[in-house]
This record gives sequence, C-alpha cells and structure tokens, in this order.
Amino acid sequence: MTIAVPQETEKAPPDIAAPAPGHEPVAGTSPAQAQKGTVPRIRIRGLCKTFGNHVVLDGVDLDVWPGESLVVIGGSGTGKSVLLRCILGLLTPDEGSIEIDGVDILTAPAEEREKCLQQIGMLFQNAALFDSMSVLDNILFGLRAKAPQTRKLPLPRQRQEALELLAQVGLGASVGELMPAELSGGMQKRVGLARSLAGRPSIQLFDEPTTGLDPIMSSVINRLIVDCVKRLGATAITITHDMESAQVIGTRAAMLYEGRIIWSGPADRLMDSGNPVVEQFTHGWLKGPIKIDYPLPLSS
Ligand SMILES: Nc1ncnc2c1ncn2[C@@H]1O[C@H](COP(=O)(O)OP(=O)(O)OP(=O)(O)O)[C@@H](O)[C@H]1O
Repeated sequence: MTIAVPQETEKAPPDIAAPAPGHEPVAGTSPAQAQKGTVPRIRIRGLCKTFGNHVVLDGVDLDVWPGESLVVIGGSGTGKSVLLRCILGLLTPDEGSIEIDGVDILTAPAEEREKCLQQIGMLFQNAALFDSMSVLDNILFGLRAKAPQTRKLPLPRQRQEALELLAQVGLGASVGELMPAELSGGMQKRVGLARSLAGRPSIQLFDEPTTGLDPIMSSVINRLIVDCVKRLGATAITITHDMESAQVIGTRAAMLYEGRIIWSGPADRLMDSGNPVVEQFTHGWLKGPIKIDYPLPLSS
C-alpha cells in the first residue's frame, strides 16, 4: 500500500492551551495527558526496524498512559506485531527508544531491563501454547517465568495458583488436564489469556485476540480482556483487525501506516475519525487514499 497523506495529530480539545516545550503532541500521544506532565507507562520515540531492505517501522512515536487501553490498527504486514515484539524485547529495533516507566529498555542495564519486562504479560496471536504440555503445565510455565517466587512453593500450591488463573478466564480444573490440540480456538485463546495473567502484569499486550473466533466467542474474549485489565489495574495495548472489538476493548486507538503512527484518537471515533486513511481502513472501502496492491475488477 502507498500513500502521500500528511501525518495527522490528534486535535487537542479547544479548552487546552498549547503544550509546554518538549511535550508537543505527536500522532501517537494524547495531548491532554502530555500536558499534565504524567509519565507514560510506555513511551516510544523514533522506532525503526528494517528486515533486509524491507523497512517495517520507520519512526514510530507512541505514548501509552497509565490505565489506558490502547488499540493499534493497521493493514496486514504493516508491522503491528513487530512493534509489540520490540516492546517485549523479542526484537531489537535499529533506531529509537522504548521507555517503560521512564526506563529505556534498549539502553538500560540488563537487570533494570529485566525488571521492566517482567511487568509485561502477552497474549500471542495464536495463543502460542506449547503443544507437548498440558494446559496446566502451560500455565505453570508462565507462572514460573513471570512470578519466579512461585518456584519455591510446593507443587500442589503452584498447581492451585495455575488453576486460579484458569478460573479467571472461566475455565474449570478439568481443562487443565487437556492438551492444547484438544481445545477449540476460543479455549486456546482463553488459556493463552490465563497464562498472560501470570505474575499479575501491570502492562498487558494482546496480539489479535479475537482473530479466527466466531462473533460470540469474540465477545467472550473481549469481555474477559476488559475484566482482566480492569481487575489488574493494568495498562494495555491490543492489536486487532476487529473494529467492534477495538471499540469494546480500547479507550484510545492508533493507526500504524507506512511505518508510523499516523493518527490516534478515542476508540469510539474509529469509524468517523475524520482521517481519510483511517476511515478507508475501518470501513474497508476499496477506494480512497490507501492504494490497493491486489489487482481487482474495479470497473463496477
Ligand atoms: N523476524 C522477521 N524477519 C523478517 N521479516 C519479518 C520478521 N518479522 C516480521 N517480518 C516482516 O515484517 C512485516 C510486518 O510483520 P508483522 O507481523 O508485524 O505485521 P502485522 O501488521 O502484525 O500483520 P498482520 O496484521 O497480518 O498480523 C511483514 O512483512 C513480515 O514479513
């Protein structure tokens, strides 16, 4: 997809004065909070990531504020998962900074970086369960990794904690004995969600949590995500192609396009953002500023 549309910045409400120097809003920031001088939980500046000669992220600026549930949208292959993997420390960006609570995880000493990353829970796109482990062992793995003190507990206590995580996503103890292959897609997502809650993370990342699910199971997962984030008082980033899900889960939305955040605003404005790129994307229009790469008989 190619386009030449100027970057748009979320407009500050008219009653908000010009931000202080150094706090100028960019497309992925929220001017009201930037002005108050609050430290974002996650602050990303100038993030670039290239694979070979394929530029994926090309200067991403994004702030995620305490308690916010940010939804990131964007076309397939635009780099949304790459962005989350950079935040998780699974990919190393070529340029830029990623601060978590003010600590740049790309330059911080290993111990400080680990401390930041320990606070993050992740639900991967395909739930990423270990096929050869039972559901309960998958969750125990997450617990031991994210809450190392769990390892010192007697095994029955560890199992009890894993079962409590399963219960938080509405699954009973009998599910713990099953293997991932025996679960439906929706149950796999729920187990992945339970595992992501291990260690009570204060930052939650969700990569396409409802993809491949029927509308009812999507609603169940949306509801569980909202409840879990609320219960933990967490800050969340969710990647989704599901506009209904985006508006249920998100308090704010941001659009990634051509390697940058080109718009951010309230999630309930996704369908009428006033940005032609965002509106073409959210409505699925074939005509608009986003050029469609796939040859289509567009004569009708
Ligand atoms: N480890 C990697 N090595 C090489 N290329 C990669 C790697 N990871 C991602 N990419 C490429 O980066 C681009 C962005 O991938 P990414 O998975 O972030 O897209 P996405 O926006 O999440 O897409 P989708 O919505 O379809 O899941 C893709 O072209 C992908 O092939």
